Amino acid sequence: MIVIDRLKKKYGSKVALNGVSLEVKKGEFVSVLGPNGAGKTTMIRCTLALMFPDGGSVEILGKNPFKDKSVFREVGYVQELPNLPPFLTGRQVLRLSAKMKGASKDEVDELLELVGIEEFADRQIAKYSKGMTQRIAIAEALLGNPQVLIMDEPNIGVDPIFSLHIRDTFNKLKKKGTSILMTSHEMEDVKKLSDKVVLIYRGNKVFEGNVEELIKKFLGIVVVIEADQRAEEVLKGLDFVKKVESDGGGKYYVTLSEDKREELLRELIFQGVKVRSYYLDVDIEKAYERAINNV
Ligand SMILES: Nc1ncnc2c1ncn2[C@@H]1O[C@H](COP(=O)(O)OP(=O)(O)OP(=O)(O)O)[C@@H](O)[C@H]1O
Repeated sequence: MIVIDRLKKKYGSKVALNGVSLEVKKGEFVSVLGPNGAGKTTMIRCTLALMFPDGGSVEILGKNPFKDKSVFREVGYVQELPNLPPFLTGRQVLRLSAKMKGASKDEVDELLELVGIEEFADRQIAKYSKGMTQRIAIAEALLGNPQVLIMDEPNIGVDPIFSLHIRDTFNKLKKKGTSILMTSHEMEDVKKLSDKVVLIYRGNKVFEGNVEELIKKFLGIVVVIEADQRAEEVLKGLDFVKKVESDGGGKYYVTLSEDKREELLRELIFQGVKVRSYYLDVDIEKAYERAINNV
């Protein structure tokens, strides 16, 4: 659906992208992470043919977007800090866009409802909050039911309730086969939505894999166990346990040298330890921070 192949871009002598490749398949949600200035927006702009790369190629739905603009009928785009006409209302912005995309007025109303903005639909964009503007930008991108959705930090300024609600929408779109590429600094969204995460650092791709792989690679396999205090002694006696940290209140953070989660639980139960809870630590924020500090 989207194939980005060895994309390169320089601004003067500053290398913004140094041969980044990635692929988004049908129905896949791919998140691009990286610190400020990593090259994420540059990659998105080159992908959407808004800017010529210095090298590499892009394909969307099998077409070259630089040569075949018809492909954009099937692409919804949420740009970073959307720049919507301030004197139009949210509804007018969507109706105008609907006309250009051949979408109906009914679809506009449905999307206004979907992004929860009907109440403010007839207010001028200039009087919208950041989050409201972002909601209209997302609705606009969804007009015409695109097969491909590309979003550059769509979650800036949106409140947690809307985040939850829109995550649900993205999951439904994925099931319908929409391919979604998103850049974001919102790790909770990344964790809940992504089939694949691509980490860019100083113009280079430094990681590609799913969230669990990201966590395993940069955080290790950490199991959080709530159990009685005999657990500590049992844990420390196991050769595949690398480190045991206790919070002093019956909670243990156990780093494993290999994925032997089942053996660990079996051993604790076999030794008569009362285990109250047992789960994998999936702290994506911590994993991301370690990843950035390690490259
Ligand atoms: N128009 C431009 N002219 C010169 N340099 C630019 C231009 N746009 C971006 N850059 C530089 O290119 C690099 C990549 O910028 P880019 O905006 O792609 O990063 P980003 O990962 O999207 O960052 P952020 O998370 O802050 O949005 C940065 O060093 C930035 O300063």
